[in-house]
Amino acid sequence: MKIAYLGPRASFTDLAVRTAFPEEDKVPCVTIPDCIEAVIEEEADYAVVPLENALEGSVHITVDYLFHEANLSIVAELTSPIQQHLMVHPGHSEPESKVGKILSHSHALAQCHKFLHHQYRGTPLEQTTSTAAAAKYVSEHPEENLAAIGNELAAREYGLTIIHENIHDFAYNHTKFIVLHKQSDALTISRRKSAEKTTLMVTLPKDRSGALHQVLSTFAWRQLNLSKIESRPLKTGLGDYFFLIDVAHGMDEVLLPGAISEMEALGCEVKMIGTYASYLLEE
Ligand SMILES: O=C(O)C(=O)Cc1ccccc1
Repeated sequence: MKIAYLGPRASFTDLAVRTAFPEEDKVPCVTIPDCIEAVIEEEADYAVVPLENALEGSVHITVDYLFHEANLSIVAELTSPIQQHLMVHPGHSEPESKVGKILSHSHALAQCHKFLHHQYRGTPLEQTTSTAAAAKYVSEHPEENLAAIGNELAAREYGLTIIHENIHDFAYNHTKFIVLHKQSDALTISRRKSAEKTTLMVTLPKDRSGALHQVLSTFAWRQLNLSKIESRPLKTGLGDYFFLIDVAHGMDEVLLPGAISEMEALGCEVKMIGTYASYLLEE
């Protein structure tokens, strides 16, 4: 089985994929949409992409692509600890060498915001498609005085020297990655399973007072716990949103189908994104 992931080698997504799928064929992709399209085009069976970080929140491109562009299901969720380090080309690792620009994925830059503000105020920051892409670029451009933010494996993979370890602003830094597939059957992975959950995307009927309250009631009176609710723009006009809802239950015969039918009877559009297990990938 082939797994498309947000690459190149040694991205955080790659670390999660190596731990969850040690034996499988892996296909690095440059962007999150590339990973998703690799599954749609059947160049890969599964895609693994980041969905949410504990410090920086949702990865909007993943959420939006799932709603607007792709008809794929979430079949598993992987949660990994994240440690960010600042790394440079070994030719620039002396303390007197001044970093001219810092490159990384937007979420990694955000996770290290306080560190960058205090230690590298004024140094230009540049977003890359992943932390590993930043490390690779730095290794290939020794003539520019660059630094990358990424993980330890990226430093090793691209021959960089870590000059500051653990620069993320809060100690608890975890990212959730999702495994996407054409079919909706949950995927079993031989790692520690933490919970069963179901993800829905709900669009409310237009201009109906109390519609969100009614949607929440369909879960409340069935005692279905929600672990996340977030709105994203529908992209049809300002003030138009859809809701991403995580229910802390797997699919059953009665409660979840009942809640979904009730929301539909209220005039909501309900997109079932998946019912799956969440796995913890420890260090
Ligand atoms: O850029 C990476 O390495 C990724 O896999 C995405 C990401 C970025 C920052 C934290 C976790 C995942």
